[in-house]
Amino acid sequence: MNTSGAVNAPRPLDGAGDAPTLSELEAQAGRAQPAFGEHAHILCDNLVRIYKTEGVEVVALQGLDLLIEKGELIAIVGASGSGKSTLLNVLSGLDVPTAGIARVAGTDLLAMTAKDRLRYRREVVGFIWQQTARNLLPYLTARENVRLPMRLAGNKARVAHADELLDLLGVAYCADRRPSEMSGGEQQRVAIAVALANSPQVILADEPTGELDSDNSEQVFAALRRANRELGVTAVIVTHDALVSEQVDRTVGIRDGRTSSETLRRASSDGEIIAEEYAVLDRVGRLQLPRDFTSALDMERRVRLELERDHIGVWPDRPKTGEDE
Ligand SMILES: Nc1ncnc2c1ncn2[C@@H]1O[C@H](COP(=O)(O)OP(=O)(O)OP(=O)(O)O)[C@@H](O)[C@H]1O
Repeated sequence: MNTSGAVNAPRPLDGAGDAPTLSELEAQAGRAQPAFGEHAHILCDNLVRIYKTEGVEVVALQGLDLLIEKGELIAIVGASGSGKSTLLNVLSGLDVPTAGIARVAGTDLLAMTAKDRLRYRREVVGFIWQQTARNLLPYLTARENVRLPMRLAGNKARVAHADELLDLLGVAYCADRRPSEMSGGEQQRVAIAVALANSPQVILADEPTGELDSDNSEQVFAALRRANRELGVTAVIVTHDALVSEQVDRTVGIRDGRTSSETLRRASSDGEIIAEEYAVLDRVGRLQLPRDFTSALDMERRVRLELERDHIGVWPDRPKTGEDE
């Protein structure tokens, strides 16, 4: 009970003289809270992409949230049709989302002019596609392929820089060969050099090992990892390849156009890699439970929740039994 009779009277601050004035309090309240993902290198906030074909709407991304830090190397996995390529097309500036926020290295992808888009695609991001033929021009050598984007961006197409990149990716010996004179894995490693030609901040790869055998896949993934570690470039790889998804620090699972799970890998004190899977909680508290968990317990329309001291219990919708305790 307040016995002072001075209800809501400003309270003097300990040893600080006067209490804050109304205008100070207003200024404090108005001070911007850090926005969602303000410091992320890649930010997707409630991203929506709806395709309309012949009157039919397909919602490929339905409010996807994703934050990626500068210098991260992450894999994106998900069933066919879950929205992985749609997401990569948005991040690469090839496609424009229907709604939401998409920002890469400070560039707002929904507010770009045609000129901004061209500059963004030439200088901020580099991409590697699954089809080796889509990455390289067949009548140019590896070195010429790497120098081409430098020329197109108006940069100096230095032979030495092209050769350094080919060397970093372990394909210096292919510099004078045309794509038809290289294996699929060599072509993909040259494609990474092409993607890195203008020193982008981010590289995006859509199934870069999809057409390769396991030896070549391993070499291509090692090259991507080297680019990430040595050049500090943020790398996002869409993949079905367990060899890739099980070796990155973070794997993001997409289901029905939303991020649904994340697997984080870290080394234990004895050097063993420990992988832990997490469900993703979105900004309004929605949680997607893995389908194999819900079907194992016949969870369908609703579940019973109980808040415990350090966790939340989730039970099927049926009367409580002693076993639930
Ligand atoms: N241009 C388009 N027009 C209409 N629908 C599209 C288009 N592109 C993709 N879709 C639809 O959007 C959804 C997501 O497709 P997307 O290609 O992003 O999936 P994905 O996860 O990359 O699949 P996959 O692993 O098979 O490549 C699918 O239902 C797909 O049919």
